[in-house]
Amino acid sequence: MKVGVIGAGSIGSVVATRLRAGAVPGVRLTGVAHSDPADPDGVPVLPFDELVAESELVVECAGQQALAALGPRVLDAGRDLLVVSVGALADQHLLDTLLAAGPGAVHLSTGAIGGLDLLAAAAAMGPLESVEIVTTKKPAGLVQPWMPEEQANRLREADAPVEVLRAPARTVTAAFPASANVAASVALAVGAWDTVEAAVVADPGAARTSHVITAEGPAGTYRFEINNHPSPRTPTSSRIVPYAVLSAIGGLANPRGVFR
Ligand SMILES: NC(=O)C1=CN([C@@H]2O[C@H](COP(=O)(O)OP(=O)(O)OC[C@H]3O[C@@H](n4cnc5c(N)ncnc54)[C@H](OP(=O)(O)O)[C@@H]3O)[C@@H](O)[C@H]2O)C=CC1
Ligand SMILES: O=C([O-])CC(=O)C(=O)O
Repeated sequence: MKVGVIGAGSIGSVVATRLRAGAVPGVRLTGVAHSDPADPDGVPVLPFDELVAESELVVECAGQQALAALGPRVLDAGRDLLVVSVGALADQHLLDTLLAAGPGAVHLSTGAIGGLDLLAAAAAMGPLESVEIVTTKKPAGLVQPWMPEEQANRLREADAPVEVLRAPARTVTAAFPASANVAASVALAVGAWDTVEAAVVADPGAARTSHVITAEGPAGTYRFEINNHPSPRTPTSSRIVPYAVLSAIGGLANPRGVFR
């Protein structure tokens, strides 16, 4: 399978270099599309249209805005798309556009979290009564352009954990586009945006990024606690994410004997 990558930041550069090294059997890297024309780590850089033309699967690792702008073009060209910036799909219009686009198919990366398969199964049995995801990260990466200066300063100077926002998943994932895609992943897994409450906590003592997911419904009660090391390059992203992407690519390229 020929795979192209959009974005060569903390996630895309690892995905591309691992694919180039032959880490996933049956997969060949076509190249990366990114804004800097210099080759990142010796990986070939291709203009977006050429990348799409040469790839069977295109992996978005470039952020929510890039997904909104480029995702429909990948699918309309008949290529499959693996989405990392899942939070962009909180925009119902974009979600509908991507699902209606084609002939390419949309796949979602599990990214920084797990348990989505079990949550989807639990929701299939009957509507969940409550679902919550609490994300805790270091404060620096959580400062957002929409924050009043006073709030941004409070975050920068925090010497104890502060809950920055607690709201429906759709609101939280849009408010933290580089930090709370996972809230959207949980909402998409359970198929109920309004049931999922999300919170973002800034903790100056958080050496690792944590995501605690709890859910309750007719199938049972669930609690997943994930403590990821942050990426040294882009600390808002967990270091595991490119490996989740590689695992998904492996499952698409070699679809036998993989969990679904
Ligand atoms: N689902 C999940 O669990 C997770 C999802 N994410 C998502 O993944 C995204 C990427 O994360 P990460 O790699 O750490 O971020 P980085 O900021 O390290 O890298 C993003 C890269 O994408 C590039 N880029 C932006 N727009 C385009 C475009 N239109 N075409 C090509 N390249 C583009 C940027 O280039 P430049 O800097 O020049 O603009 C940058 O190099 C995050 O923004 C977030 O939305 C992240 C973590 C977990
Ligand atoms: O990488 C993480 O831990 C989560 C993240 O940034 C996101 O969901 O956007």
